[in-house]
Amino acid sequence: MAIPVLLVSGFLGAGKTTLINHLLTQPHGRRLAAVVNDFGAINIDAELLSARADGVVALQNGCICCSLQGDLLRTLGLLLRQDPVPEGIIIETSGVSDPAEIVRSLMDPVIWREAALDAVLCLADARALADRPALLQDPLCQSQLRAADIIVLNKVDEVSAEELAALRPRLDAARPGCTILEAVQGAVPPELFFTGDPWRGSIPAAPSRFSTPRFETMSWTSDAPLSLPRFQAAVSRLAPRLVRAKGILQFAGREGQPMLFQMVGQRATFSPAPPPSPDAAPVRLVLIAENGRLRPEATTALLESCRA
Ligand SMILES: Nc1nc2c(ncn2[C@@H]2O[C@H](COP(=O)(O)OP(=O)(O)OP(=O)(O)O)[C@@H](O)[C@H]2O)c(=O)[nH]1
Repeated sequence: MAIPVLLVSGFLGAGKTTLINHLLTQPHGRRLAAVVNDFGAINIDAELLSARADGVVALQNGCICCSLQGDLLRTLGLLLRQDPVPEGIIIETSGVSDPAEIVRSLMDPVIWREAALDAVLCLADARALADRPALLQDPLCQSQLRAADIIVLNKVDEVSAEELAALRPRLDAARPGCTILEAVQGAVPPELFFTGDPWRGSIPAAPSRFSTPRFETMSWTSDAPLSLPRFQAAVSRLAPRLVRAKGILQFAGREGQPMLFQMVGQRATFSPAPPPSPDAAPVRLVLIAENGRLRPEATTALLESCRA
């Protein structure tokens, strides 16, 4: 299955490197690889690093890091040849680049088969936006926001509650409908990204629900295949309330061709998935939303109506 790629863009100095450090060092147990602009800024204790000959640096937790070597595709090739292969790749775009170009190159079908774009994050600096409202009119900031599936409003420790309350509608107007996460020191919940290979059991076998202080999650399974048009309609209804969805699906008329479904913000993708293990339900879906937005009973009823 393709390795999920997280693209991290954002305004200059908004906290991209800080967020990547956070994701690399959380105890999520995943072997992540990061491609960063400024290697020196990866502020990980020296004793946790061990240099390797090919310009890739390994952390003791199995994550690796490298700076852009030649072009992005060549660097991705280098990461894909690592042994073991990373389970997720984070790419930092420079604060002065338009992520749309990188998104376009990642959409190349040959790349997609091996490294599939999972989500585009855009970091916005809450302090800078409160001080300089005109930043949102800057063409580069606008293109970074337009490409985003999730906006991380970082440095909220530097603004007052009133300033924060005023910022959210402005970001919402700049990128309507986009999920906005508030963060300090780029501390976004790793469970929103690289949610894992469903075949490793991260999707429970039975419907269940759990909550963290900020997010609630529910899972849903079905023994029957789904109707593709009904599922697509259900997803468009659910999308505004979800931050993340992921699952293995089977559609009527295409039995035996399981699909991996991924949604981050408003980006939804399908790709072929390996055959399920015989003891797993053929349809398994996990939904993540900010607390209070999931409405599990109504959501379950909507999903049940998708059965073919
Ligand atoms: N107060 C505060 N400072 C932060 C926060 N997040 C990051 N910083 C600081 O902001 C500065 C810039 O952070 P970086 O992570 O280097 O930002 P960047 O987006 O990678 O920067 P460029 O690559 O130069 O565009 C650093 O000094 C960080 O320590 C935060 O939430 N609050």
